Amino acid sequence: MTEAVQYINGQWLAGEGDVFVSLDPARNEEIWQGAAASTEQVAAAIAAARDAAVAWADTGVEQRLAIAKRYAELLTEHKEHLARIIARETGKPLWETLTEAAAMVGKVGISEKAYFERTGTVENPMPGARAFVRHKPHGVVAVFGPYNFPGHLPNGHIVPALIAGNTVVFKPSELTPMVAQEMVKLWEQAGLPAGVLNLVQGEVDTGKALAAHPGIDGLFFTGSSRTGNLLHNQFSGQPGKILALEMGGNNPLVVTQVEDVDAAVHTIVQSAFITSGQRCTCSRRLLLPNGDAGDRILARLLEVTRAIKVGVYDAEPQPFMGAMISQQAARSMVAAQAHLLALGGESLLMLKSLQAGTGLVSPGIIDVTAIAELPDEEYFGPLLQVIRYDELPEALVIANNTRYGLSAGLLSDSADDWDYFFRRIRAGIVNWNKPITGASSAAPFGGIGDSGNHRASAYYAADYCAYPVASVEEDKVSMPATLSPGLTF
Ligand SMILES: NC(=O)C1=CN([C@@H]2O[C@H](COP(=O)(O)OP(=O)(O)OC[C@H]3O[C@@H](n4cnc5c(N)ncnc54)[C@H](O)[C@@H]3O)[C@@H](O)[C@H]2O)C=CC1
Ligand SMILES: O=C(O)CCC(=O)N[C@@H](CCC(=O)O)C(=O)O
Repeated sequence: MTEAVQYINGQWLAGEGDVFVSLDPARNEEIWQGAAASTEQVAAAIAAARDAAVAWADTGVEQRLAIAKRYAELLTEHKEHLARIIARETGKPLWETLTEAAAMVGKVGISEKAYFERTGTVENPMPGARAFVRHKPHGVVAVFGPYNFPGHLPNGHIVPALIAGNTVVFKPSELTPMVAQEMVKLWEQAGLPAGVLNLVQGEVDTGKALAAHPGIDGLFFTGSSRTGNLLHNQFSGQPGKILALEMGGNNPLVVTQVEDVDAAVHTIVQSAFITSGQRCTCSRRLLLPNGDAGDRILARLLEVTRAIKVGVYDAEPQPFMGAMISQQAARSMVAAQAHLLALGGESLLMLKSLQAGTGLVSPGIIDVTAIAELPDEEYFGPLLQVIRYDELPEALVIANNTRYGLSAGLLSDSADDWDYFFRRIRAGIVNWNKPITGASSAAPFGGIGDSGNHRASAYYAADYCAYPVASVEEDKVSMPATLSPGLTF
């Protein structure tokens, strides 16, 4: 008998599929085991969500919000516990996972505000009648989460979806099942009725079964561009289904002239190496000017990056970078670096695997200026590519030379440079003299190109959680003051 890791129609059940495990990537220890949901269990979760959908939509937003607020209280009560579970399962240091747990709490208040502001009810003046714009939930939505923020990012779809009156079937990353389970338990404790939120755990096959099921009305996805593109293809020819894709980026950070070198380097480090480079918003490409100013920044960046503390999530004092999500992820970064070196890159600081069997790696910096055909890939880890340039217009061409368009930044003391940069750069998050990671939940969050499908999340998640309904209303049917030509009464 395996553990009850599936939550379907208010019941915790053992999966009927293959057993899979979750590892602590810093210690290479198994910390969770469970069996995947079978195709039949995925169908049962969708059926449960369908059965619960009408009653949940009818419940009224105030009552739905009361449950969401109770969930936020429970999250606050269990913040330390949740932060520890996120840290164990992802390898992220505790200081950082505490901020993830806090963002999850904050999501409820922000989603409430966004619900009323973006999808509330509006009455417009109209002679002889009343005109309304109201919003309705889609019905049953599937939510897919990534491993890098296993609480905060699926939470960013689930909270607004539930507030808007949808019911949900949640498929977390197979690398972070324990976080998902803890999160759903808190919703259960908060008093969510059976069937309103269902959890189906498993690997890719579980995801495929959920995404392909005709019973879902929409799918909200945060994950890789590869999977997002597959889903986009799968949803083609189904215009009636809402698909929100939040995907990766190959994000540029451009430096022009800055007086405070340390401040610039700190902003670069926060942009490139936080979460061991495993944020979709992380800077992958650093564009530095040729000449002394660029050389000074690079020298200091190498010095500071060499000294970054990497370690186990609960080490004291705390490391800046924890382990990557897995040994395989660490290996893939070593391989990415080798590939760029083979193409003609010059290593300035080697990214190295620090302990066999774990996801612990040191940050790397590689000069890729000499690579004529630089791969437009998201290397999802702590490897920063440096590109040297002469003039700002050239930097903009390089920065925009990507199929993605998630985040981008400029470090510069010049307002004119910022003005030029902002007008030319193509991305959904564009910052000046601030890290390009750490986006606010109170703003829209999404990218263009292969970073998404124009369904921004965070504050604008409210938009994809409900559809607008326009109504013209009068208490009794009445004759118009004038008749159309050709009509006789
Ligand atoms: N734009 C954004 O808001 C964010 C984007 N990301 C991106 O997510 C990626 C890292 O997350 P991962 O967990 O590796 O993403 P992933 O794409 O491998 O997995 C995401 C989810 O999709 C499921 N899945 C995978 N293949 C599937 C298939 N063929 N059919 C149905 N479901 C499938 C997985 O089981 C998981 O639940 C990075 O590329 C990162 O840039 C991460 C965080 C935020
Ligand atoms: O979704 C939100 O509430 C805001 C977006 C957000 O939190 N972004 C984070 C993490 C996204 C990632 O995984 O990279 C960020 O910008 O650092």
